[in-house]
Amino acid sequence: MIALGCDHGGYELKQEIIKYLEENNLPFKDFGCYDNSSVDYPIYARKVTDAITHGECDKGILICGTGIGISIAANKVPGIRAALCTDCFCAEATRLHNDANILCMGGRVVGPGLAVKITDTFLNTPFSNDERHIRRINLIENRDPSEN
Ligand SMILES: O=C[C@H](O)[C@H](O)[C@H](O)COP(=O)(O)O
Repeated sequence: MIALGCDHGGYELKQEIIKYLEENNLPFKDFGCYDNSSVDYPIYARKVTDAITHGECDKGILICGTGIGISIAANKVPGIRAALCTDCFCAEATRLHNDANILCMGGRVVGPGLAVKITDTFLNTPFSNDERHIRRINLIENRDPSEN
């Protein structure tokens, strides 16, 4: 299950991502916002990070104007690795190397065509399970670096 969240700056792009998820029969839960009235992005970041840390969803997509504020907010939460991506190379690399569990994008930065490609790449790239990447993720999460 994919958790979606945005602020007013990401609302239009989120609608494009919803269209892509529906067309591909990918299950999602939309945590808002639900129109383009001005709202505060940390609130929506928290709704999505809660859904992931509580086990309701396994991945998330967060969109604000730039993708920056909402990724900063999400990355405050232990266990969340939110990656701001503006291209498919980074979307692939952050899954392979960082096992990122949230994709962040900027609704005022990337167009809908590119955003859908980035989303598709992010959702379809598995974590590499490479020992060096596991060690580094453990260091981020304050776990024993040799833990599996
Ligand atoms: O990093 C923050 C996001 O890009 C917000 O979407 C942005 O700050 C919202 O700006 P405004 O309130 O001027 O629409």
